[in-house]
Amino acid sequence: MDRTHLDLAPCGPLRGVLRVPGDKSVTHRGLMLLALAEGEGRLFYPLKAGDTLSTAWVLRALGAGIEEEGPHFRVRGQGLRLKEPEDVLDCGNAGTLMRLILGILAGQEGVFAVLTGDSSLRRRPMGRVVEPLRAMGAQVDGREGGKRAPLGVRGAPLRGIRYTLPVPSAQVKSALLLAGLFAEGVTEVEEPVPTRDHTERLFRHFGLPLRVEGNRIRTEKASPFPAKDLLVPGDFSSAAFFLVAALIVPGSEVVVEGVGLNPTRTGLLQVLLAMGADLEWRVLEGEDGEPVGYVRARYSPLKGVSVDPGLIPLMVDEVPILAAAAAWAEGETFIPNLSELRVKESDRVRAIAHNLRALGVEVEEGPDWLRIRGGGVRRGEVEPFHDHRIAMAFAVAGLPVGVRVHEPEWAEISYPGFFRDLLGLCGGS
Ligand SMILES: O=C(O)C1=C[C@@H](OP(=O)(O)O)[C@@H](O)[C@H](O)C1
Ligand SMILES: C=C(OP(=O)(O)O)C(=O)O
Repeated sequence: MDRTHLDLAPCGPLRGVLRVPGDKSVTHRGLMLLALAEGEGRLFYPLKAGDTLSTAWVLRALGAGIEEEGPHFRVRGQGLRLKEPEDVLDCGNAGTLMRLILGILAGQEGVFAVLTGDSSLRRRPMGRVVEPLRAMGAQVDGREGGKRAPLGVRGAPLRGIRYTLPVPSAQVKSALLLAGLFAEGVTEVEEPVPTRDHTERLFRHFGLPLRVEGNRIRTEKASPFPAKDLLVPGDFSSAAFFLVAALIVPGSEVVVEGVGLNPTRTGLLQVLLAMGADLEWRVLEGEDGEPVGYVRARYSPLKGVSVDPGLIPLMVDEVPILAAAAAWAEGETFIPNLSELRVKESDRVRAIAHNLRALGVEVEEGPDWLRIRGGGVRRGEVEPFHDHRIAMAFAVAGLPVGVRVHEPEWAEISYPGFFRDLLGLCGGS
């Protein structure tokens, strides 16, 4: 079959005000918690894209009623008790879905389910959730002894554990906290470095048991809880592409409104500021537990920096777009602490290095670091490696000079309409 591609002409100054689609992490979690609640609740402005539509599909197969209401979802919960699915549950490309739903299914006593996904998801490490869930009493098996999907799970009585995360992962933390809602006793997760805290904020929103003391997060067995409407903020990870596009195309000024500014997600802003970016942002409201506001970005000559390794977990999905900014900066940018990027939808360290080279940028790739020699890119062809963030980041990297993006449809995993929105700003008034 012929591969698709999209040719983007050099983009004039980006100008305008934009809202990006709903936050992917909050949409996954909002759907799951509403499916476990009693009664009906609405999820306002959720993300409707490949990954989160997989979540809606899986939850329907587990008995939840999920209907579209214009841009929103109306969810009828099952009250902590999900139904046994009739068929295999296809998690598509979504790591967050597979890991979090495993935590929920582990505690559904007697319910049997099989989880699978696309070839990318079947390669990704699942032992990181399966092992601690087994320590709680979960009955899970799968390929390579449960390290990879397909995974089979039969819900069993669970008991709380204390667990220190060996890798910084909000997905592992969340899977254990969700399992903790079904476990006897206390479940405690300790995270050596902070990761996104949407699950904790949503537990509070729904009145679920939660205690946070420093870097220890505790929950315990939940009683049935009522559904409650939830507003999903714009996804900062999607906004990041437009912010960097504005920073690298001369004459640009872009404002992204209604975007989530949870500090566990916005590490990229700190790095871009250190690179000399003209950025301004403000939290205007805290909607249902998540800070929401605007970010303004103006074209700025950027300079290379050495990125603080501690910031990486707070910008784990923004490293590809940071690499695009680094390619346009003067001097060298060093990005450390990238081992987790090797196990995302693609090996993102490799994918970044490949695409930078394809655009004529000098780059050195270490086991868990990248060194990027900036100075601008030349016209070339970029390859998404079946990875939405790579497709969008390298479309932006090539924007000032024009670029061919192969298989641009990968963007639809987290941002349907990305290219329409991007081109809408190019040369806008
Ligand atoms: O919890 C989440 O919603 C996510 C956590 C991160 O993954 P890890 O937990 O593997 O770091 C991130 O990369 C992913 O896009 C979404
Ligand atoms: C890593 C990502 O998602 P997931 O792990 O849910 O596939 C991402 O969206 O960049």
